[in-house]
Amino acid sequence: MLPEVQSWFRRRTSCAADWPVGELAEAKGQTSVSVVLPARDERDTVGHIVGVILRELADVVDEVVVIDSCSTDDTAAVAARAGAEVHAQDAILPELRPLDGKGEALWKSLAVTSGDIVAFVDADIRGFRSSLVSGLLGPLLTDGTVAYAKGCYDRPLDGVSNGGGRVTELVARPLINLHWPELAGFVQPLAGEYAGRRTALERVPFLTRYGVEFGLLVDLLDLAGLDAFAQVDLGSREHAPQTTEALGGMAAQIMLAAHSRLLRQGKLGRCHGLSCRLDQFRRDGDGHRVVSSDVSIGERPPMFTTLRCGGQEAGP
Ligand SMILES: O=c1ccn([C@@H]2O[C@H](COP(=O)(O)OP(=O)(O)O[C@H]3O[C@H](CO)[C@@H](O)[C@H](O)[C@H]3O)[C@@H](O)[C@H]2O)c(=O)[nH]1
Ligand SMILES: O=C(O)[C@H](O)COP(=O)(O)O
Repeated sequence: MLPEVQSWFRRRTSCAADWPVGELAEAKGQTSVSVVLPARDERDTVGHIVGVILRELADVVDEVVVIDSCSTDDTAAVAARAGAEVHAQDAILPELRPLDGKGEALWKSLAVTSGDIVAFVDADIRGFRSSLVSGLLGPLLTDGTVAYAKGCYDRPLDGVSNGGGRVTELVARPLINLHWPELAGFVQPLAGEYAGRRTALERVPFLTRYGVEFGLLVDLLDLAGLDAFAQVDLGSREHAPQTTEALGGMAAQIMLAAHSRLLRQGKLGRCHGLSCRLDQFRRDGDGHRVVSSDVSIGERPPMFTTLRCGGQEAGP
């Protein structure tokens, strides 16, 4: 990990317990807070999540908004009954041609919310607790230099304590380490739980569908620099997992997101500057241990050139 990332990680990582709701309510002052849940077919979980936020975070959260992302079930009705303000994704900014997916839901939420701080939370979380939101608000409400706070957590999957995050581990983290080593300190770069200042969120593009989190990290880094990021350990999080086949589509969207940013930043086609270290994280007590490995690869020429040279290295 780059020394400046190590330093950022130590300084800017906190945990949800560091931010008691009472202290946040005092720190909040005139700052308003919106919580947004993008939801497609989440009738089983969305009502509970909305209810917990409204009941337990009334002193810090000013509005809870669900963006119904073209659900085919009664997600919208369940969310409204639980007390959320509900907007149909395609009904927001109707003069624009509708685009698909989660990133579109999040982008459009900025047009129907008013909070100075906007917190995004997935609507499929099982065993939801309000600290998943209050933790994210901590760094933003108490430190004016923080523009964006990203959650991290353990990801149990099918009884395996940290078996989740398949796209994160197999696609997003290696891409980030290769091309944006400044972002390698994010334990869960694709986490759907994060909060940002409106002043920053309204100044970056949002990729549609599942590329949105990847794009936000890269673009906010450009906009505000690493020190404007914070990371909050939210404990553990379980969601309704998708099939490996469906995750293939998500992985492809993350790759497209990375490709578009490499192109924009003029990094495509350049091997120079690629980082060949992969930083992964293991839970270690209350924190995380970085496990760093060398992922560099070499290249041998076609064998016939070697045999023709009698086993000598072929010339350039
Ligand atoms: O078209 C869509 C698809 C999903 N969602 C909602 O977005 C949230 C996350 O979607 P999900 O399919 O559960 O994503 P995950 O498999 O959990 O993917 C992880 O990785 C994604 C890619 O970075 C992130 O967007 C997710 O937040 C993160 O949890 C849920 O509330 C969904 O209902 C929408 O609003 N619209
Ligand atoms: O973030 C991810 O990698 C995807 O959401 C997949 O997560 P899962 O492997 O825990 O289902």
